[in-house]
Amino acid sequence: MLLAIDCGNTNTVFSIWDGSRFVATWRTSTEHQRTADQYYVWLSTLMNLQRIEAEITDVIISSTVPRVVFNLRVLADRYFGTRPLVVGKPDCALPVAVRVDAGTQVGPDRLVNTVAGYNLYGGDLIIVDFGTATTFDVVDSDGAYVGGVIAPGVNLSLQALHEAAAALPHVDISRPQAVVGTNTVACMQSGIFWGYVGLVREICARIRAERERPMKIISTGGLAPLFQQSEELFDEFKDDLTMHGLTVIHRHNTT
Ligand SMILES: Nc1ncnc2c1ncn2[C@@H]1O[C@H](COP(=O)(O)OP(=O)(O)O)[C@@H](O)[C@H]1O
Ligand SMILES: CC(C)(COP(=O)(O)O)[C@@H](O)C(=O)NCCC(=O)O
Ligand SMILES: [K+]
Repeated sequence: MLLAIDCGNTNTVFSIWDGSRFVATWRTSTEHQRTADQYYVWLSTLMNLQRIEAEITDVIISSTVPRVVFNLRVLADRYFGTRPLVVGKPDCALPVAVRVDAGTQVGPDRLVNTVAGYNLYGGDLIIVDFGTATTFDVVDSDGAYVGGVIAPGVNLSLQALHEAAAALPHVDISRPQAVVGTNTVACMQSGIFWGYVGLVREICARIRAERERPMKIISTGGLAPLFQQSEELFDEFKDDLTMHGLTVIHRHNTT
């Protein structure tokens, strides 16, 4: 079975793929100090608890944090006896082209999202991923990654307000009923939530206008459901888009 690891700047997600479905998914915070042995204790405990008797034969990693890759490689080698595929490395082939300025190190998560999006929905896509950063990945009609947009993440924006202004508290994001807040927390939530709705609408509209064609908009990432519920910003919501892309890339490199 395949162990697919998607490491973002905030969270790292591990999923086990049996060839046709994900049998388990677990999430841990991203910490570059964590060793291979620590990962294995955590992972094997969860597998035992859920009585998952998967023999892991293959590992694929996508990481936006270069420093964690070393320990994840050791995990694959020491505990599963396999050399992992690492997205973005020369020995990991992609089924799509990447057309950006020479020397650009595109985030591997964005390449994986592109592969997943093209596999599921075809070309001409805008993929919006609400992670630590909010990224917009533009997928051409032939599935190529052709660039996009990077905006500060929702929680990052709230955190920045809190850290920069003495009188602003730490606030969790939610959808406010009204735009005009009548207390500090409601004012902050309104600024971020409705500001974000506007940001997503404006950027997608400008991408479509710049490319002069209709494009499907796909959303994914931790906070996508918050915006999916009410605002009709997206054509599709796919929670495990990145994980799906990892299975496609693994298949591309092994068959
Ligand atoms: N279900 C959730 N509800 C609320 N916040 C969430 C949820 N999932 C993730 N988050 C928050 O959303 C942000 C992005 O998370 P995540 O998508 O895991 O980012 P990354 O992929 O960059 O690690 C983080 O601040 C995280 O705490
Ligand atoms: C933009 C990102 C920080 C998003 O990471 P995430 O929010 O998933 O942790 C990541 O894709 C990245 O480091 N990109 C490198 C620059 C680029 O993609 O052009
Ligand atoms: K992201």
